[in-house]
Amino acid sequence: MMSLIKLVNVSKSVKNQALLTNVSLTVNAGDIVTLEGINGSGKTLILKAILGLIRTTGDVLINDQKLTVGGKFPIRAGILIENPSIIDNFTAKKNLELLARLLPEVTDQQIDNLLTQFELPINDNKKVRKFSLGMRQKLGIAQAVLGQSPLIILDEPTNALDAESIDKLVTYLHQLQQRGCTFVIASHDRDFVEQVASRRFQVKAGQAHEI
Ligand SMILES: Nc1ncnc2c1ncn2[C@@H]1O[C@H](COP(=O)(O)OP(=O)(O)OP(=O)(O)O)[C@@H](O)[C@H]1O
Repeated sequence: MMSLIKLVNVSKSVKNQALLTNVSLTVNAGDIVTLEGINGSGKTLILKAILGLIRTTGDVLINDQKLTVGGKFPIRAGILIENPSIIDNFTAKKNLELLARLLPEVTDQQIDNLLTQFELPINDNKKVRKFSLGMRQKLGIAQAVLGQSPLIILDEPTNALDAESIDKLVTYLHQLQQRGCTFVIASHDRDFVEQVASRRFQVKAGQAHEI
């Protein structure tokens, strides 16, 4: 079977320091793959390698196509990594509308549904700069899932979310999985990972092992 993502012996070092060492993993369509590990273990670097955002040795294959840094990413991907691309001076809705212009067939109704899903303001003029950390995080996740791309990459999605919001997120990600989205999620939130993952990898000192 063809895998959506295949990493073969992906390594990265900076100034003779090994940051990733022979990371090999596959992600199949419909998987919710999680990367667990302590701070600095290499989770974010693996996400960046998957997206072709950093130079590595070894191979990254997306739909069996070899990825090149600077080349076009072969499939559409929704991404939440580090600082989400949020414009502080706009409302949540305006931020999603802007992003929707880049995506095919996203309707106003879908944007409103997402705002409702993440309990973000729909009809008031509250700008993102007045948001709480959790609200900002939810908007970042909403941006990543907007348009239901075939691949969705989330780095620490539960950061700043309360327990109830995390439960709601788990249910929602499973719904998206049913609709055909595939996820790779880095998280050190074990409860969340145990609920959401279909396959789990432990990342330790730049190496990844399935658990
Ligand atoms: N450009 C770089 N140059 C040097 N070291 C880097 C670079 N990028 C990342 N690192 C180092 O690589 C290691 C892995 O970083 P990474 O961001 O992948 O960790 P992480 O597992 O996502 O951690 P966290 O849970 O804190 O987000 C860290 O020690 C980090 O300092």
